[in-house]
Amino acid sequence: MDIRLDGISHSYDDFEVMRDISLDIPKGQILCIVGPSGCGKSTLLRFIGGLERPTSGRVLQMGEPPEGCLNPLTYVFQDFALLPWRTVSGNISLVLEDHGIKGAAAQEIIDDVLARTKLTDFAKALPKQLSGGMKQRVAIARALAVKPAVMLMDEPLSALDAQTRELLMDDLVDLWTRQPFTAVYVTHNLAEAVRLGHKVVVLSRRPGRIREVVNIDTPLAERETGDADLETAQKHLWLLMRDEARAADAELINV
Ligand SMILES: Nc1ncnc2c1ncn2[C@@H]1O[C@H](COP(=O)(O)OP(=O)(O)OP(=O)(O)O)[C@@H](O)[C@H]1O
Repeated sequence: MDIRLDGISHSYDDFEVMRDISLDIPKGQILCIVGPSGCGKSTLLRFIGGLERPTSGRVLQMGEPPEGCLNPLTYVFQDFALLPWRTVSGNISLVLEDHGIKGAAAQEIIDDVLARTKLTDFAKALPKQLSGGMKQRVAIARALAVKPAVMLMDEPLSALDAQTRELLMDDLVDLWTRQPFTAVYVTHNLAEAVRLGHKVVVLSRRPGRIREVVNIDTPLAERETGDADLETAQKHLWLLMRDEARAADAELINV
């Protein structure tokens, strides 16, 4: 299933948030969205997920979702959103129960996503027994369990410390390399964007417009921290964002 954003503009009453965003979300790739605070990144993700509708323009879903897909557009949130009284397995089975999948069929899916996220040994643990990084892996496993067409990831690593972020980026690269998935990944962090994104969409400050779409051709598995090409890409992204970020910063202070 392909997703196309066609001329999306949005205002909250007179407050214009984004203007004329058109974009194809490529299947089997990670598309990162970066931009200064308040430029509409999370709002755009909500439009893609169908949680809100734009004032004008359309989100088009073209083609069929993957076989066995229970929820084509599935969120991964910054704060993990796990039920504290359910084990790791129980948190994953919840999204399957919602679709009437129980017993052996559910267990097969749970075992598969736990293996893919290297959580097999933690199936019976409760969220309170897990570190932040492990909790986010459970949230990613839960998202994978519904075989989404597109994972919508809103700053999924921003609640984690720097080392844990590095580890989770490695995990995401590993996960994608073994079985490519499609994701729209919103982040403030340009290092994250050049490490994980096949494409990085740079939005201007509010009203958010597309300033540039930067393609990063180095295969994900070959991207090392400190890689010269990635550093060049990151610098390019920063130069695009710097003035916009300054202006957005000043605007927030003056509200
Ligand atoms: N429901 C709403 N009603 C009114 N204004 C809103 C609503 N939701 C978001 N906004 C405003 O729209 C603008 C874009 O918000 P959004 O959260 O999408 O930006 P963002 O780029 O994700 O920001 P950040 O990087 O700070 O998370 C902001 O100015 C925000 O205050």
